[in-house]
Amino acid sequence: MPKEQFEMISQNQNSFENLGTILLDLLTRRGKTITEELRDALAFFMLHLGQAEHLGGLCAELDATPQNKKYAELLREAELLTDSSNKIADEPNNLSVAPTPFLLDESEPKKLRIYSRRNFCSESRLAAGIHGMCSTSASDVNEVKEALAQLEQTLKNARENGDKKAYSLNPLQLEAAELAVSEKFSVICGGPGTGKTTTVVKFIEAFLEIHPKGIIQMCAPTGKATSRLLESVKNQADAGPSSAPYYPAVRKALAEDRLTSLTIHKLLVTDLSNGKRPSADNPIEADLLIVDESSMIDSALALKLIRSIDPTKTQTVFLGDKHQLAAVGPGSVFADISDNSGVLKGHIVELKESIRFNDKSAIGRLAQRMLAFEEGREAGISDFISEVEYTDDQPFEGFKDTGVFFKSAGRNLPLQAQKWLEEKLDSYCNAVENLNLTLTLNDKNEVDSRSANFENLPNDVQQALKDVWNELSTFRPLCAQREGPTGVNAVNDYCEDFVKTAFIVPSADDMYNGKVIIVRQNDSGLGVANGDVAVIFGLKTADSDKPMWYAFIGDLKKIVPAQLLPKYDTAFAITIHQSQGSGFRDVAIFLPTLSAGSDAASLCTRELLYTGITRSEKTCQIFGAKDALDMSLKTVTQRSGGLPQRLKERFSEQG
Ligand SMILES: Nc1ncnc2c1ncn2[C@@H]1O[C@H](COP(=O)(O)OP(=O)(O)OP(=O)(O)O)[C@@H](O)[C@H]1O
Repeated sequence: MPKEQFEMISQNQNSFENLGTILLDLLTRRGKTITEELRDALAFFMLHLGQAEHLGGLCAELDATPQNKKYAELLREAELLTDSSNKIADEPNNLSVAPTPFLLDESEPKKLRIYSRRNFCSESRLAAGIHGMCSTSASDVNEVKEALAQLEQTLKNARENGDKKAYSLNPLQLEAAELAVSEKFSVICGGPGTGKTTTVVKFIEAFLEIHPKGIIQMCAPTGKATSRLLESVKNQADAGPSSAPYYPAVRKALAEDRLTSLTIHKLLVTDLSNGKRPSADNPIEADLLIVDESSMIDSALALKLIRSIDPTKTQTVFLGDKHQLAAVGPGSVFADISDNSGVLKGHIVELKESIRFNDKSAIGRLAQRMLAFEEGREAGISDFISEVEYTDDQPFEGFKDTGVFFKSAGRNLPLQAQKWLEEKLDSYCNAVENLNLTLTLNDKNEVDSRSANFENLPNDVQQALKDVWNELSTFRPLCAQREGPTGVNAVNDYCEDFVKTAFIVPSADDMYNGKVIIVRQNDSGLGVANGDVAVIFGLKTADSDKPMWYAFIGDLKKIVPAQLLPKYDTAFAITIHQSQGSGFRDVAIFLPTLSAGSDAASLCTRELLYTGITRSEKTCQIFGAKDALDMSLKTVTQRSGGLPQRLKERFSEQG
């Protein structure tokens, strides 16, 4: 292997390097001759596998050059590698198939894909699970379609009679709803505000009209996304006059707890009615399963979820935006299953028109132009950027809906970024001011004795907390990086200083009213999960001036004594990765700071930028250097994997 390539790849330290050494040791102990070439071949594949793992891929994807093929052959001769076969996926412990640690997939011309056995098996099982769901027909299709048509007619009539909140689906939404009615496995993808939830609510209403006792399970990868989905469904279901609501069946199911929303993790560990956890033998008990924010699901979680679905019983709809960041864990499942050019074509509808961000909204135009850029049509992204750019030669007259400040970060945050933060933190501090809470001793005892239940707090305290939460939900600085002058740590330090100064809190104090935190660990006993955001507040009693500190998790309407919290970080600002699944009225994006020796360039990707921009519900400002924005617009990352290929094999083998 060329020396430079070896050095380039070996910068990524990972588990595969150790594995290579272990395997050589094993071969020696088995009495095999280890040639220099075999050593080279093993090092080469381990380093490529390690690099793929580092980038979230499932396999090493290489050109089928004579040299690479020769290396693969050497591994095959050493019984470290076999050709891939779906039989292995069905029977991973089948001893008639040599249990080699690696598998070679040569099914695509000019490509070699090397997998660890585990990754190949899970990819194949995922394909088998999806194929199983696609091969089962939905029941009562015509009846549900008829109910959907009737609902559409009711809404059309109501609109004609002057109810502006009543609207019928646009043609693509209708196509998506009808797809969900007709298939056991369907994928509805679309950008922010394209009507994914609206489409699904109408489908659920029609489904429940025909199956009045139906159980609808909604789920999403994070707590925030789960509560946002439930909130959105509840809001939409509220439409219509109280005497004749438009979504009576959805309302009834919500009231009877037959329409609930859980994180996927929770769903998979919550006991079923038979006391067992969901699995292939004890599938999830739902007639409809709605999976939101699917782009955040990594391949291991997707496999667990899909294996726990009984396709003969449950109809599943995956919702998501394929242009967003892929999951933190490996794989690009949603991008693969929403690929319209593959075998799942008939199971996918892409909603293209954003209703929330029409062409008049700058964010909508920016997001659309970014996507057009992706399709190879430049579509004026540079013109658009220059339209919203703030230049030094124009007097600053306040923030527009969308704006770009090009300033290379020095040691401090750019001045305009400080200005934006100050504006937002000022309003936030006004709400925090009311958190100076003193309880009567009785109230305090009540709170303590009922394990710190939000509902047990006096009404004025509950209200003060809700107000702070609402204010916090209106804005969020989102950073690409953790470190550096515009990283999440620096922005948090700035915000923390601001709030502490406003309330004259000694800088050494860790706890203070209005501190924002993000939980970094699950704690099932406390009922908090990694990613939950909370506001810290102190409760004093008349007999003591020293407050007891609590964390208020607004999304869950829950309070937790701060001393019981698992690991957490300050979170006035969060990373763009952490913001997935959330939405805020005003967003500021801090681009990566490109500097020598940092790996910030790897964060300059279009998915990251697009995910940040689309967290915004109304306004979005971008701070950073022009080269970081240019690089982000031009760089699309692709994870290595072969799920489309595995699906193709399944569908061609079994129809
Ligand atoms: N066909 C339509 N006609 C009019 N308004 C619509 C239509 N479809 C959706 N809307 C409205 O557009 C807004 C966005 O819809 P919705 O929340 O369903 O989109 P979404 O794709 O689920 O958004 P998100 O990306 O935030 O999850 C809502 O206010 C909804 O009421």
